[in-house]
Amino acid sequence: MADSAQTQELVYLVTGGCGFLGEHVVRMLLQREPRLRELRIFDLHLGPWLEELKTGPVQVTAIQGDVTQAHEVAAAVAGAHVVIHTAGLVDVFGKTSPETIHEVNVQGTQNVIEACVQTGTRFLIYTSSMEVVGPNIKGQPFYRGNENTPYEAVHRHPYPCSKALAERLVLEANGREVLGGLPLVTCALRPTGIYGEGHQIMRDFYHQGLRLGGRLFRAIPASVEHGRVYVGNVAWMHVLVARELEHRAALMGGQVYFCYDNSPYKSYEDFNMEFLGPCGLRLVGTRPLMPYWLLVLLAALNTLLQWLLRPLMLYAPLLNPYTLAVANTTFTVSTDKARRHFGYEPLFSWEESRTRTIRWVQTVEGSA
Ligand SMILES: NC(=O)C1=CN([C@@H]2O[C@H](COP(=O)(O)OP(=O)(O)OC[C@H]3O[C@@H](n4cnc5c(N)ncnc54)[C@H](O)[C@@H]3O)[C@@H](O)[C@H]2O)C=CC1
Ligand SMILES: C[C@H](CCCC(C)(C)O)[C@H]1CC[C@H]2[C@@H]3[C@H](O)CC4=CC(=O)CC[C@]4(C)[C@H]3CC[C@]12C
Repeated sequence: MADSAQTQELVYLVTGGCGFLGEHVVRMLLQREPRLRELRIFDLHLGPWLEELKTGPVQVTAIQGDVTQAHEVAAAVAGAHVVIHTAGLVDVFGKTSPETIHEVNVQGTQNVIEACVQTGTRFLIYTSSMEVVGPNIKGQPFYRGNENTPYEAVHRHPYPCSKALAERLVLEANGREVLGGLPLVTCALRPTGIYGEGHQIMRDFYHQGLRLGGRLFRAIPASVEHGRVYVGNVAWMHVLVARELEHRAALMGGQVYFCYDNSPYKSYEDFNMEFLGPCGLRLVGTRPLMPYWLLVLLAALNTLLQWLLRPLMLYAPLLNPYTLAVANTTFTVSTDKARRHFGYEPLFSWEESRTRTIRWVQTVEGSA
């Protein structure tokens, strides 16, 4: 990468570049990586917004492709200096089969690694997830933990299983020889629950609240804290890692970093109200309105209904045993590893992240 850096001729590839996080990474790269010559955006579904990016000084190449197809991935990776692999199937609601989740998240990641090795790309950043650590199936809390905090990471659900396997593949690939004889340098970023402009679940909660006459009903105790991070800061961390990976390969190669910022520790529902409140919604109840056992029962019932209705329709509500367990288990991180290793500081303050997200929810309202 050294030659290219001197002539400001870097080629980046972002897989999943049209997703919620991917779009922010793409826009952040265009704003904050002056050495960029070409930005390739690889996604199963290309967004119309890509067109507006094509008029700028950086060559923006949109590639419609599937990470499960090794030849498509190799063609997109060839000649890239850095790959940011955010593409993935984020499904904790049972919309897709476990096999498909594995194929996209694990086999897709293996294809990206092999493409780097075969074509000589040296720097690979993988978007992992806090779910690789937990919450685990025992519902044990992870309170203000960091990358070294001991925790029994035991998963059964296809999504965290796939992210954990893929992350391991990426970390184990660090140091592999790529075409040309140099070593591959990899690292993995583990965001907690991401929020911000484009967040589908926030949109769902907002619409649910509107349907219920401007109210949402508390289901989870306010004392259960959930780690959240603003999408702009997650994107910024990806951009910084990509920039620093070459110069700090010995320190950063093969490492994992939680993605964090100054967003407050709150329950999932109270945190969402930071945005939905100013948009006119109210969270009813200082304590959960339903006993927990009833929620467990409803979640189990939803699983049964999903299975029974599968031949007729897709029934995939927000509440299922897995989402209930995640929402009901404290999982918060407190770490400075990213600051120590590559100088990360959040680009957006909590106030700015909040304002931007509220403004976005208001536009969702306008279009609803
Ligand atoms: N949303 C969240 O709270 C968190 C997300 N993550 C991770 O961040 C990454 C991005 O997630 P989001 O932006 O939230 O999801 P998203 O669903 O908005 O974006 C994923 C993108 O990957 C693309 N994609 C899916 N299958 C593909 C395939 N076979 N080939 C090519 N592209 C494909 C989709 O079209 C989509 O544009 C994922 O890897 C996810 O596991 C990690 C932690 C939290
Ligand atoms: C949908 C859940 C909230 C509904 C709970 C109910 C029905 C009782 O009101 C969400 C609670 C926590 C979310 C997950 C968490 O933020 C961590 C994640 C990380 C990822 O990598 C992917 C997404 C997710 C699993 C996220 C999904 C929605 C929740 C389970």
